[in-house]
Parts: sequence; C-alpha cells; structure tokens
Amino acid sequence: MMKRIIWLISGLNRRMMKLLFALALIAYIASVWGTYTNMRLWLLSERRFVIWSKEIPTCEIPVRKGSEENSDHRWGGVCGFPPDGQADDGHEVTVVDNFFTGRKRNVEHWIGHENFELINHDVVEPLYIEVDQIYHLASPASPPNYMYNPIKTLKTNTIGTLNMLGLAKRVGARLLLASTSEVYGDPEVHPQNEEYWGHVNPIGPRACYDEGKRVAETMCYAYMKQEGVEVRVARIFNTFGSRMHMNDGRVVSNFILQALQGEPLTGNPEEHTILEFARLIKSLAQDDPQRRRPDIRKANMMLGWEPVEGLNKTIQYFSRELEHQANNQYIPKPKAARMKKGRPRHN
Ligand SMILES: O=C(O)[C@H]1O[C@H](OP(=O)(O)OP(=O)(O)OC[C@H]2O[C@@H](n3ccc(=O)[nH]c3=O)[C@H](O)[C@@H]2O)[C@H](O)[C@@H](O)[C@@H]1O
Repeated sequence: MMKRIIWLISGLNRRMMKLLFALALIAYIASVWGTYTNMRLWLLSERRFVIWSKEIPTCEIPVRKGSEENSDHRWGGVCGFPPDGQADDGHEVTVVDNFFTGRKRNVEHWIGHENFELINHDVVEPLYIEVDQIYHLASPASPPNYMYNPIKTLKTNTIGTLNMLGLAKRVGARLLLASTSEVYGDPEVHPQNEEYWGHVNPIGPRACYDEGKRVAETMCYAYMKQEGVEVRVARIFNTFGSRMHMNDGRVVSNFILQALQGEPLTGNPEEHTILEFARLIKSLAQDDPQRRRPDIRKANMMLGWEPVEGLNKTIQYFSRELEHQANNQYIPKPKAARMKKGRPRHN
C-alpha cells in the first residue's frame, strides 16, 4: 500500500504539482472572499430599529439610514408608523407600543413580515433589547389625549426618555426624539426657529406635554454631552395624515370628519360655528398659543425638506375610516323572546 502511494507521488511531475498548488490557492481565496461578502451582507441586513408608537400621522422627515457609506438622505416615514419600507429594505424593525393611543390596525400590514416584530410594552418600564437606531416617538400628542392623564404624559416623556437614552447608551444606538412645536409654548417670536427658547407656562394645562418634551430634549443633550450618545431632535409642528385616530380631536381631523359626514364645521362637536369656536378658543385658552409657525429655512437648506400637501390624502384616509367603522360596528342581534309561564321574556 505504502509503496503504491510513493509510486503515485513520484509519478507526479513538477508541472502537475504546480497546477495542484495553484488550484488549492484559488479555492482558498474563493472561500475567504465568500465568507467576507457574506459577512458584509449580514452586517448590512442586521441593522435594527426600535420604534415607539405615537399617533403622529404620516409626515415626512428625512432619515439618514443604512450604512455610513450609503449616507444619502432617504425619505423614511419616521412618523408614518412604522417607517414603511424599512422592513422591506432588509432592516429589522421592532415596534414597541403600549397601545394607549396607538392601534394594532396601524401596523397590521407588517404583522407576519420576517423583519418585523411588535412588542406590547410601556416605555416607562426599562427595556433590554439589541438595536442600532431608536425612534423615540412615544407619548400621546393631541391635547385631549395628553391632558387625559397628565401624570402619565409626564412619565412617558421623562422616565420613558431616560429609559430610551439608557438603552441607546448601553447598545451604542443613535436616538431620534420626536419633540414638538409646543416646546415654544405661546411664542413671542414669529416664525419660530430652533434658536428660540420658547415661552411656556410651567403650570398650565398643556404643561405636562410642553415641559415633558422640554425636559426630554434636555435629557437627550445631557446624554450626548456626558455619555457620548448620538441624538437627533425633531420639533414636529401640527400634523395630520393617514393612520390618525378618528378621535384625535385636533381641528383638521375634526373638520374633515364633519365635512365627510355632512355636519356643520365646528371643529369641536360641542360648539357651534367656526366663528363661535374661534371666539371661544380666544377667550378660554389663555394657555393656548395664539400663533405658531415654523421657520423651515434651515430644514430646507440642510435636509432639502419641504412641506408636502397631504390634505387630499388625509380626506381619503378618513373617508375609508368612516366606511370601515360603518362596516365593522358591532350591533348586537336582538335575542329571540323566550316563553315563561305563558309570557314572552327577554334575557
Ligand atoms: O445617577 C447617576 O449618577 C448616573 O445616571 C445614569 O446612569 P444609570 O442610572 O446607571 O442609568 P443609564 O445607564 O443612563 O440608563 C438609564 C435607564 O435606562 C434604562 N435602561 C438602560 C439600559 C437598557 O438597555 N435599557 C433600559 O431600559 C434603565 O432603567 C436605566 O435606569 C447616567 O448614565 C450616569 O452618567 C450617571 O452617573
């Protein structure tokens, strides 16, 4: 046997040996390259997001996403809950919601997608997961919702934000805070640019939201300066759009719903005309900002952002919502009367 092997080897001439060696080298390079490319693909597709739900309807904010080498601004619906398309782009998206104002219907088209996960969790409690980017959109945003439980609103914006920054710090994630134009309170400067510090009543009925978001912003910058957490803050002005709640209570959705149902446009179902409504607001809402208008020049220059005309889309959306509501209303069927002692009886 041994003799046979020696005979075989000695039978190979130098040329053959060289050829075999070259083939082995090519096979080795190919296998190393394969692992490398696989790893790159894996790393890029492993980008994970966590989204905290909020009933902010669709508005378009540019998000820098994907790998650093792919650093063009892409339009991701940060507020379009969740950023539609990101799960399809190979990103793993985790949506975290306590469904205080959010609805499962807003994400139902993602349920079952291999890159999508929905966690029912309250941001006020700590959360330990692995993520690369955090979109912290938690908190009710419409005045009737945030005033419904002001302490909960404050907890969400303070303790909730602390937890998210703690998570960002632990995993080295970048965090975007959805802040608000309400940080300007009742502004004395028009239009408002981001250098303006605001004019907020700290004990007024809106304070839970205004001051909650102000301290959330402060926390973001404290974590950035002290802990090196990468943060972004977007001050979102009044928004409207698809996936907005029918009971949102803000004037645009109220008007659209009333118009679609052929009712007078009052803005508020308990009041009467627009004029009366306007007078009422003026007299009652000392805490309500008289005028708020963003200075969008910087956003336009740096991000190429321009407001999109979404009114028609919003009207179409509410029209579908009304139809859905009409088709899905639970109307209990009348029970058949049962006879007892000769008399019909209803249970
Ligand atoms: O009190 C202090 O002196 C310290 O407070 C924080 O440190 P720490 O309280 O340890 O908490 P963080 O790591 O900042 O996290 C904040 C919160 O986020 C929450 N968290 C943290 C990590 C995580 O993965 N998930 C999560 O929900 C925890 O509830 C935690 O309490 C600061 O980060 C420190 O710089 C500061 O020195």
